[in-house]
Amino acid sequence: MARSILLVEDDNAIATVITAALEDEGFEITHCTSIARRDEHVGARYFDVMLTDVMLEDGDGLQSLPDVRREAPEMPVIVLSAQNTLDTAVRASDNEAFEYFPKPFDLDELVRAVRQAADSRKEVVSALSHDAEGDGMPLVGRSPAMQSVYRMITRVLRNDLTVLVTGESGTGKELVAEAIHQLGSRRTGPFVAVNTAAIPHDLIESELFGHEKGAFTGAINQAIGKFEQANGGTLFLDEIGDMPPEAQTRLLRALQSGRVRRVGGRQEIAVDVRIIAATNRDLLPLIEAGRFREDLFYRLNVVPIELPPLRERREDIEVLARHFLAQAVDEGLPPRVFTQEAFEALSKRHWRGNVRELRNAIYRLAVMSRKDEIDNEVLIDTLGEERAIFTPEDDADHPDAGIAAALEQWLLRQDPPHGTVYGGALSAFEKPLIEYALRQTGGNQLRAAKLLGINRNTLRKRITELSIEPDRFARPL
Ligand SMILES: Nc1ncnc2c1ncn2[C@@H]1O[C@H](COP(=O)(O)OP(=O)(O)OP(=O)(O)O)[C@@H](O)[C@H]1O
Repeated sequence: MARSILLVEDDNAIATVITAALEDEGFEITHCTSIARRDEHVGARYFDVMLTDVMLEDGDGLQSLPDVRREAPEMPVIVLSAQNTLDTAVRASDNEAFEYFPKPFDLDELVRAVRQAADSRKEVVSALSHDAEGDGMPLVGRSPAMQSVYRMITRVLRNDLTVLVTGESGTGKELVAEAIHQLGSRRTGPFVAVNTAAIPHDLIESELFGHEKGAFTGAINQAIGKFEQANGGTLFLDEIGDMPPEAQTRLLRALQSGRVRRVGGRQEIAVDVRIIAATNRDLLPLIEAGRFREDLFYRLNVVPIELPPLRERREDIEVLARHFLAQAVDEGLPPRVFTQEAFEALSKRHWRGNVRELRNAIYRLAVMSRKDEIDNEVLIDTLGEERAIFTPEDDADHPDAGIAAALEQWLLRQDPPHGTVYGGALSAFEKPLIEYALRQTGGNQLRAAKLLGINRNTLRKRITELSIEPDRFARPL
């Protein structure tokens, strides 16, 4: 298919020359002479590249470029101008013009730039929205909901704006962060991910900002924090809603100043890091309850990207399933095909664990099926009937609703083998409980045992069995 160019130029002689040269190269040209017509065209259809003059019959083509950006954020724009001032060039680059050509320009050079711009656009768009047959790029799905996500992603590729990705667990928040990093201007730098929920609260600051030797018990050596590790690249802060208050304050300071101070250190170190934060919790109630700083929220929520749950984009389920089947083959599992009926059954399931649960299910089917063809019967044999367990949606007022929801997430993620569910689940809940008690008591086992109401020896035994390190909970000096 010919690639399409929108040419906005009110000098008809120049327009004729450019049109002829680009048509020779196989491009399809739409020509208009005003901002008003330009906006109609951009609103109505897709163009690979736009070429625009600055002084147009109804105004300044650059000044109104943000409107074009809103409509077609990823479309490269090449600016042609007779006003060869620094100001025009700077304004062109402020508007993220792909290239700027002062008139008179070399026609061959212009054609080369258009070709390059069209190629770059194709790369980004297809990289983001390829389907199961595509190769290598992470995000799969063509539902309108995912298209909006892709559009948001393309808006942040050429800048360092802070992004806040929200969505239920397993919807692909980390994958979005990786895609922004890989496709954006920081791709040659490091991508460092930190899961705030997985780090004991009193270690978060040292994990993020590093510490100096002797800053607290256990700080045997100096350590570099994730901020410094991500220098020149992207820092992905997952589960930001779980961050304790002191770490929030420190994070806010780092974001405001672009500098970090290691725990126990005096020196401020400049860091050049793009922040992408994510949360599967609604931060607004946490802000209202005083558990999340409002000013930090606004700092992080510069560009919000919301990932819809899988059940709200069911049309993506089949293409995702095909993608995971192909991925499973790449990883050495036997090739399988689904009957259409099985795809339909998959599409009707609830997928509370979102894409992660779907992925696990497809892998399980690929491994467990005795036949190459997966039909409805294999599906139910392997995945069971729709799992119906208590969820907060069923009874949000129940005092244990949160625990049931956490248990469900644990079951979906771990998918524990038959016969190990009881022991596995109890351990999974017992460990954070004991860690909570140790944290409360600064690592004092006697007091922790009293708080829990269990025997001190039982606590000691469980600490060993669950591989808990009580020293980690000793209070900083
Ligand atoms: N659109 C997608 N296309 C392909 N794979 C996806 C997509 N979304 C998610 N996945 C896959 O699903 C799994 C879960 O995704 P990811 O870890 O990014 O979710 P998350 O929202 O960050 O989850 P959590 O909140 O639990 O950390 C990963 O294996 C990821 O590769």
